[in-house]
Amino acid sequence: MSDTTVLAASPAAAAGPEHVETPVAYDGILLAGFGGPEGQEDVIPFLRNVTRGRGIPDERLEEVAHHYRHFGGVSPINAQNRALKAALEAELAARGIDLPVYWGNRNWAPFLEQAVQDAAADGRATLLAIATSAYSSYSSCRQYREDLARALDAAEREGGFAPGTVTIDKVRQFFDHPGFVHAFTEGVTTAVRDLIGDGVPAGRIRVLFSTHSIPTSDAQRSGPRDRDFGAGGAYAAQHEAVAATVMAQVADTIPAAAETGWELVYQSRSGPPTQPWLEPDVNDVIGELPGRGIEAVVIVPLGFVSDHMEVLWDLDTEAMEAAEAAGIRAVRTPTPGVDPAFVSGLVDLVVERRDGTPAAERPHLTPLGPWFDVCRPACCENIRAGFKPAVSGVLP
Ligand SMILES: CC1=C(CCC(=O)O)c2cc3nc(cc4[nH]c(cc5[nH]c(cc1n2)c(C)c5CCC(=O)O)c(CCC(=O)O)c4C)C(CCC(=O)O)=C3C
Ligand SMILES: [Fe+2]
Repeated sequence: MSDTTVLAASPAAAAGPEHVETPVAYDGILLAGFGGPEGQEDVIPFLRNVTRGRGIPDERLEEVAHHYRHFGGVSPINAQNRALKAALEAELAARGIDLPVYWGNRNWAPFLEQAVQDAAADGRATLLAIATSAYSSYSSCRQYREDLARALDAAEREGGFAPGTVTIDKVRQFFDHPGFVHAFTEGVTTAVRDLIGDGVPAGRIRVLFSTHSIPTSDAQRSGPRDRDFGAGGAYAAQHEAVAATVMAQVADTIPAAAETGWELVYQSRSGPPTQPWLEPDVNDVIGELPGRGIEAVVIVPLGFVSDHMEVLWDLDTEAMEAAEAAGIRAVRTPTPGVDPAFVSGLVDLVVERRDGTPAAERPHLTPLGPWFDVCRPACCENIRAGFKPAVSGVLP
């Protein structure tokens, strides 16, 4: 399948360089998750899928398997996506919107391939995808679009659907949508209020907004190529902008929080030590906080949609241990999960895309938004992975 056929199959294929696409009568929603193992025997096959195409030996995969092994080989992520699917269905029904939700994952069962085939078999062929990933980068945007293209290709080959009969678009990156940001602001507000109530001065609290580290080469290529977002690309710029918004909202409710300092930190680094990834690491920063006079740290999982393994292990286990070793109090705030504001925000994103709502009317909390409906040429490209077909993009 060539890139041209995939893109031509999309209702958005005629897109110009505008932010907003023309209305499309979608007949189904495709919830695209990361996927996670559901038992010890799933762990290595799951990790082979995550690292597919990179030829990493099983012995090396076993080294990164330890946090899954620790939790019985089960990631909570699939249960969280089942709950999100049910919450979306309830919200759609409450609003009288007749769109079934199909759920599939990039890396583990139920797979996106099956979800696309199920939708097509039900006669739902004009699909709008929602990925459980809010920001721009190869791993958080383009890789979902590539895996959706692969699923579409499989549906055509295995399900016998003629090319072009099934199409997939994707809602815009929602990092600064109020529905996504809501749970973070609530969490930081509660944490800061409680700490101040316990006698910790606002100026001795530090808020660490944590997100997944990525190779700096991916970060520099995140977002559209023709705009300059600074050293960390659109990925870092989006996180910085959302974090600043959250802190401003917190200070609106708790004026003393204007004295509370914050910064963006990174977690879950992998890859060879020779390859530069975004820094600083959350645990390194926590270790330095006592020396800066900090008594309590608020850890905000800003890069994540639910309390999956990257949150349970890297933050609730490792970062909490780092805080204990540093002798400071630590609170980890909630992810959006099935927060009603998040769920209704996702439905709002579906409706605005279906209706072609003008950009000026689209909710967004940072000057970077509202993000593009359709990715620009070369958006979030990955020079390590090379070129792969992707849905919901425009050709150069
Ligand atoms: C930006 C980003 C997000 C956020 C966006 C989003 O949410 O999609 C994210 C989410 C997640 N990452 C996850 C798990 C893993 N990520 C890995 C590896 C990698 N992630 C990367 C980036 C990201 N990852 C990168 C650049 C790599 C290096 C390998 C490569 O170059 O591609 C590996 C391989 C082992 C290792 O290398 O550590 C695993 C097992 C899980 C599932 C958790 C669960 O099971 O509950 C989730 C939600
Ligand atoms: Fe990851």
